[in-house]
Amino acid sequence: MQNYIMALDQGTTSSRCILFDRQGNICSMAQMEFKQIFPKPGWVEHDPMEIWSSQIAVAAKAMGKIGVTEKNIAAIGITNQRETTIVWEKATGKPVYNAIVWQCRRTAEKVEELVKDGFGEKIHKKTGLIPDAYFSATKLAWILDHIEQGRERAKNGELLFGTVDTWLIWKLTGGQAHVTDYTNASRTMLFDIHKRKWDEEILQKLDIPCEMLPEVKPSSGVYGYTKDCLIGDGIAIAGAAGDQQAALFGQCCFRSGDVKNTYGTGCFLLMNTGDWPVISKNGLLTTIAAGVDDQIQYALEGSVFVAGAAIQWLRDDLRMIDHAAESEEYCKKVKDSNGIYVVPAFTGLAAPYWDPYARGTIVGITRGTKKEHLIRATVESLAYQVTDVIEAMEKEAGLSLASLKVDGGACANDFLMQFQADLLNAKVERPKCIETTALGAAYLAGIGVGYWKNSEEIRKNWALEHTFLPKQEENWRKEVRKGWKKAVSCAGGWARDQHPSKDL
Ligand SMILES: Nc1ncnc2c1ncn2[C@@H]1O[C@H](COP(=O)(O)OP(=O)(O)O)[C@@H](O)[C@H]1O
Ligand SMILES: O=P(O)(O)OC[C@H](O)CO
Repeated sequence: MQNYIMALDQGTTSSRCILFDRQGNICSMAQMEFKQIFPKPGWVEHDPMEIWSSQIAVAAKAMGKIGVTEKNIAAIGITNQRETTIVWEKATGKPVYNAIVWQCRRTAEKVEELVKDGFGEKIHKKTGLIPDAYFSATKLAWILDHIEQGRERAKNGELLFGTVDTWLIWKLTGGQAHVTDYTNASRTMLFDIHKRKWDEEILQKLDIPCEMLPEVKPSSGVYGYTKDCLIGDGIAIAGAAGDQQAALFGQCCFRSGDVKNTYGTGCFLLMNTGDWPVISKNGLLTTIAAGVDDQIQYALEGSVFVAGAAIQWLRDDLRMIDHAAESEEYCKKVKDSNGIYVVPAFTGLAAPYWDPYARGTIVGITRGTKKEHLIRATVESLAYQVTDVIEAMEKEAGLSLASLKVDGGACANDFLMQFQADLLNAKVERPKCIETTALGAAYLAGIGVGYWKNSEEIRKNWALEHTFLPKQEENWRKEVRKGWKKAVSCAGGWARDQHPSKDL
């Protein structure tokens, strides 16, 4: 009996596998954190082989926990950290360089050159993206620049490029399928989201050979079958989407105007805009939303680079807490952050500021500042950043948000969710299943093989766990946000002044 859909959720800090049943219940889950590599300030890498080994290990573990085999899995859905760039040899499957992670700032100067050349507007119009080192394009060009005969080998078809979805599908199928989906392609800054094809002009500008690019397909449908694989052969891989688009789908935001925010390593607010690609004037990105057929839907996105990652920083580097969840207890021990603000611009600021040279800043420290205040200000910074993005989204759409659907690891923090509702003066709705990224990937794969009929059938699975209602006055909101904006202005441009040349 094919009772389960397997979701492989390859996130920035961990690989996760969840087995879902027809009602969208989690039947088994396994997760593994993996190594973050920081070769220089502002640079971030992952080992592609560790991405793969951790992902396949958790898949086997999740199956083992409830004693299922490949015969019980109806399909696999993939969802992934987006933009992260991998190049590998077609013949050997060996990566030629570490994966350059979406957070990595090493190509900020290259992007600046493109913009100075007058290419920025063109990129924005074609790809819907604001030119930035965040996206895959300049990361891929950088790899080709830094390996032996990179471009020549790519032209000969010896090297393949992929975002993490492509890499995993290629590995799962034993090298049979070199594909990506529309949502992931739309994050490369190489893809024309209107014509739905790789853009020759941008490829030429960055000297990226088209021979190394994957075929782009809808997010739902069979891409291939597992082969020579630890979890068994012959399982259909039938869905793929970038994690934020998968979460939008998993939250059942199928209609124009539907919004969700995910609190993971970063925060990502997406609004479905239907079949209309709105090009933002307020620092938001236009991106392709996950859909079940070739009929494309678009979304507006506000990306925040550092959210849960700041809580990890408290845990791993400052060693102020043992577990991310412990941050909540500390927040509740004090009545406020005692006037301090933490702006966790560790890798620059994304929406709506787009400042690659901003850096982490703490302001307002006094002799009375305690550990609790610092922890609380760090947790609060997640909500402040999301509020800035929502403000931009409201300006763009000309509406005021009445409620926000949330998900992602850090939305388990009740203090954070209440603070968010207070800052927004809007309801914050947390669903029963906060693993909506994985759920979205499972839905896409399940629909791809007929396990679920359509999106209307899966909508019935969405259930509310808790609503956080705003409790603060307008004056409080004005005051605290004024302080936040001042703190953000202190963080702006810092690395440009400190490191004008190389170490971004
Ligand atoms: N209770 C919590 N309070 C605050 N942050 C949390 C909490 N639980 C998890 N996090 C943060 O959320 C992130 C994990 O969320 P997840 O959605 O799994 O992220 P990703 O998919 O980006 O790896 C981590 O960065 C962690 O620090
Ligand atoms: O790994 P996450 O969940 O923080 O998501 C990363 C995003 O996809 C980056 O664009």
